[in-house]
Amino acid sequence: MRVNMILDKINKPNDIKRIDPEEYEQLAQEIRQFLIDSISKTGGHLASNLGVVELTMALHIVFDLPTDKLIWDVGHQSYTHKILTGRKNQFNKLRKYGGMSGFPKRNESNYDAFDTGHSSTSISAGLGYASARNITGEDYHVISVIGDGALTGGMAYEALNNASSLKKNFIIVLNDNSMSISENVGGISRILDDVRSSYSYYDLKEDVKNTLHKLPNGDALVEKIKKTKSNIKQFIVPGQIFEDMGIQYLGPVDGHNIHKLIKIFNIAKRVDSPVLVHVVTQKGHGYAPAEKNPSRFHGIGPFDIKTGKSLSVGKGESYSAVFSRKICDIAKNDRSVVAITAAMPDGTGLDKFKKWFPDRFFDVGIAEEHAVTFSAGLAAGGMKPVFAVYSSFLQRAFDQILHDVCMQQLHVVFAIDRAGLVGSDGETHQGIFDLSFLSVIPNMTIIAPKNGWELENALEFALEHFYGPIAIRYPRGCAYTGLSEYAQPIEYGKSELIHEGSHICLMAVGNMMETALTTGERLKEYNIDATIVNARFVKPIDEDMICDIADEHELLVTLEENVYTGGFGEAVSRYTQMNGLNIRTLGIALPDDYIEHGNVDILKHEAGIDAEAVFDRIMETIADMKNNG
Ligand SMILES: Cc1ncc(C[n+]2csc(CCOP(=O)(O)OP(=O)(O)O)c2C)c(N)n1
Ligand SMILES: CC(=O)[C@@H](O)[C@H](O)COP(=O)(O)O
Ligand SMILES: [Mg+2]
Repeated sequence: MRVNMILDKINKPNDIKRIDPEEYEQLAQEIRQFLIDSISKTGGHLASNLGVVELTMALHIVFDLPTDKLIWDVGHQSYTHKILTGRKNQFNKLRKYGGMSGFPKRNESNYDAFDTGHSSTSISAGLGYASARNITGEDYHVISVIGDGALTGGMAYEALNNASSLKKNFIIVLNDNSMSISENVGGISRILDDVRSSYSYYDLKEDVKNTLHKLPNGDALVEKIKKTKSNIKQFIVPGQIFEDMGIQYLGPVDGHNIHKLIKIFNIAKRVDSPVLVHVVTQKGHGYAPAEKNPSRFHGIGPFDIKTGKSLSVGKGESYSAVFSRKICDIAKNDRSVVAITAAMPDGTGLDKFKKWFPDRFFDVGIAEEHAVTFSAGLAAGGMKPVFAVYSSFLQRAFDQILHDVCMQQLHVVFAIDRAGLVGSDGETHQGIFDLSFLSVIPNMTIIAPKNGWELENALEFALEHFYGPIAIRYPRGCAYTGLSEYAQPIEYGKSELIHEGSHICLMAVGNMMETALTTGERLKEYNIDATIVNARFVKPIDEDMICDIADEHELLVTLEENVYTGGFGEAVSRYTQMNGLNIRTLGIALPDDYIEHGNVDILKHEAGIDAEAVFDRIMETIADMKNNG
């Protein structure tokens, strides 16, 4: 029989304000159980969310949302916030097409003050809100919640530096669980470790003062410390680094003690300047498998609650795993190969490289801009750096790629994972712009392998037979194993003929080769024997091949999982027009838009780039060509 649950009383925003404080702990437990139950079915970001249950409850109790503005960094930890703002019943469709997003979305709820997904933006956005508030004369609080991992990102420091001049209240909550997706890295992380281990918790700061007061001459000692700003201040104020920047520091406080959290947020509210509240939490708190292995439960598919074991069936080796294996193979024989990640060693497959070649592995934190310029420096110093990075996270390093790598024509290899639609993370994470933003940069070369073998060959080509900036882009998920008989080694700028037909040519980029093959089969049913070409190079385009195709065909269809604007199809079409080639082009690509979350097959269909949609568009084009002579 189901007992009455306190969570049943949480149905609309601010219901938590009516809960008896004695029931807070019970409610926290019920929220945790709810998260475990529902994420075990849908998948999602579990460990981070389990860690912030009490923190989120306390923020909702102390602050007046949505008048006060609460901004979540990355936003993957906003599930309790969603529960507390009337979205509990939408968890069955979490990250599904048409369902609730896994990140804060202003168009989903007015309790979501700012859209996030990429890291280290919350302090900038919060400071913007606070500055707008000061100008308009409104009266509300702004609270940015940033994790210790997100605090490794450069933007966070740019924002802190800027925030120090603010004269009014702005609350930064540092949710410190000593983890990024993997273990956190770097100097700031070490400082936080020291704070955590030397100060049991916030009360101790007061305790130290009290203890000093009790000593003979204690009062004088406390006064002296206050006046001299001596190093002993460090002993009393653990967040010295923030205080020195003009940002008040409160903490550290136990992030699983809701009553202490409420107390400290009430103090933070009254501070007349930027204030950082250092909250110590445990990633995965309350669920043993996630506490034990927070990285695995950071983002997870459906799993068995009892054992914590994944319920997803492996369908083959992923592109990330192929990359992982190949870079290690090459690095065994070539000591100049070094690998760089921006806090994604597991997701990119560099975890293996880290184990085998620790001296040549660099996790720079969530710092893609730095990672690119750091790679440029490594290349200038004679190394062969491979920066493995998700497509959407590389967006923020545009100038570093242009100014620091390509302008100097340095030999940096970009291994661009998650290129194309990624699915449930949605619009912030779809890797659908890389072909466009990389194509405009002079000196850049771009390869998109058609299958796992070609990814291996592309990496070998990039590291051993090429000098200069080069990007290899491949999608999330299983590596395609088809077309294994087409294994001509990669030659600079050259595409690969897969099948010679007539009238129509399908020229596909990377994983769109599978779609091209299926479309080709479908066209055969209508007696159309289409030529099929693997583009391989997106930059430079294979001009000779395009001229040959134009001589022999009437329609050239380009296929890519990237927006059309600035992509492969646009480049090919421009080339045919500028050179007066007698061929019509049809660009199959994504629209000039952001693509929401959901199953990739559904998204491809909706965007008009799956085999069915491609076939329809080709038939329409053929009809149009016939009608217009
Ligand atoms: C620009 C960017 N790079 C990488 C990521 C991938 N990413 C998502 S969460 C995360 C770790 C964040 O750690 P932290 O802020 O401490 O939050 P926690 O997961 O520990 O709660 C990373 C690296 C991202 N979202 N954005
Ligand atoms: C929140 C975030 O940015 C990451 O956790 C991301 O969701 C990982 O994506 P993958 O599951 O594709 O590794
Ligand atoms: Mg963390």
